[in-house]
Amino acid sequence: MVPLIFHGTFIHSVTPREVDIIENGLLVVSATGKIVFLERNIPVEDVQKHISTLSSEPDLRSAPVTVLKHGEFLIPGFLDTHNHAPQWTQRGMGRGLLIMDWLNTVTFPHEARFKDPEYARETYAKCVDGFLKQGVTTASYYGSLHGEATKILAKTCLEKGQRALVGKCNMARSAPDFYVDESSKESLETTEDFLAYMKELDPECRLVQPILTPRFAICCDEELLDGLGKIAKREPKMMIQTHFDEARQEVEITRQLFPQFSNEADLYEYFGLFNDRTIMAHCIYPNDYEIGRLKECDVGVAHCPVSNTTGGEWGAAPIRRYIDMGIKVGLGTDNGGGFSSSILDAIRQAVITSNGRAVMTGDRNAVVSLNEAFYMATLGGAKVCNLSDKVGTFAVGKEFDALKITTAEGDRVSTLVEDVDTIADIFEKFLMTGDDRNIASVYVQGRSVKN
Ligand SMILES: O=c1[nH]c(=O)c2nc[nH]c2[nH]1
Repeated sequence: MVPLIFHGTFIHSVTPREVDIIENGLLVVSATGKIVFLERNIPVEDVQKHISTLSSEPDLRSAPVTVLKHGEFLIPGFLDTHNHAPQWTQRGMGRGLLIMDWLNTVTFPHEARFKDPEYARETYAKCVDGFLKQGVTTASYYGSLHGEATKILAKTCLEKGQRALVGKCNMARSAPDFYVDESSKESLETTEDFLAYMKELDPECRLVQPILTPRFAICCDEELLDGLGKIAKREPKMMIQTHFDEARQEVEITRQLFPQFSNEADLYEYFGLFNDRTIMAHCIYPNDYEIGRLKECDVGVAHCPVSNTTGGEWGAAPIRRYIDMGIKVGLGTDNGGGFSSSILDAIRQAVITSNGRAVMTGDRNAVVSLNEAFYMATLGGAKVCNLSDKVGTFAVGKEFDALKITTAEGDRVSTLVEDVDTIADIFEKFLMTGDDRNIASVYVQGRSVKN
């Protein structure tokens, strides 16, 4: 790879509330994809002088400098903390159905098609390209239940350069005969085979890593949850993802299937699947006790405001409370659930849904600001995926996962920018009205990955 040098405006979150706008910044990325220099307030004429001081990187001196114009800026790449890759082509279907009806009539028949590796190869190529194009530099993917297709998904991410967590979906019951693991034993064996494959594909998890993925407790019996918990214990860095308190119907069925647990936090914790490596999707209906456990166990929340508000139940998760308590929160497109594969849509919908919650509860404080939604899409998501030492903000030593945003050129129908606009105005307009046409370049580990 070639080194990258940018001069101009860079915008990232420093805390949930606070966005840092770095103007006249100089950002240098080494050929290995790491940020090696970052300073603000550097006149463009002084760029070469600063570069020449970076003596440990001689190839930098001949690298071209990208000077960002008014209306152009860099932001960290988006993290999609909850995404069902096999649902790429069903997105938008069956909205309004209750969760179990939607799974049985729309999702399971669709995911069953991934038995065919050729279909998986074609669809996953489109899916990964589609997310990269929209600035998703990291995705936490659920695969289908098929081992072969899930390997194809992981390989596709690696080849196309997307940072990803990829899981074989475990589901040995509460699903139709045509789409269910043969048994809990077989589900665990297929998972072990997938993990062995991942160790060869990317041994140090530089770009892709496996994630344990019980679909949700409804689809797993005790043997399966116990087996996955044992793998989690054996592999102390391996991430875990599932759905948590996502719908009233789901909470009720979970109680019936696991009467020994009065809540889902205790259920997953009992099986060793509720800890600082866990990403819990939705988290709409936890009670006070479960919210306390989310915090104490340092579990991450994948907030999916688009799917939460377009399924058969309109759900607004208590995001304000999570943020105020210091619970890790990121955004998910829930690709498949919902109507959108865009994190920009998730940002906007997070704000809208929090307004809805504020009205419904009479608590004006429930509102989530645009800055906070941007934080969830970047640094918050990085914390949820336990990747914040690598990505989520711009800092020397971090890897360069970034988006070059342009609002300055072309005949855009959205993100209308005028000369008088400040960079803060332009950033706000981009977040509220922008789309993939404004995402001019996408970088993962310094590699340009937008086709
Ligand atoms: O939004 C969702 N999408 C799914 O595929 C799923 N499976 C269980 N629970 C789920 N929720």
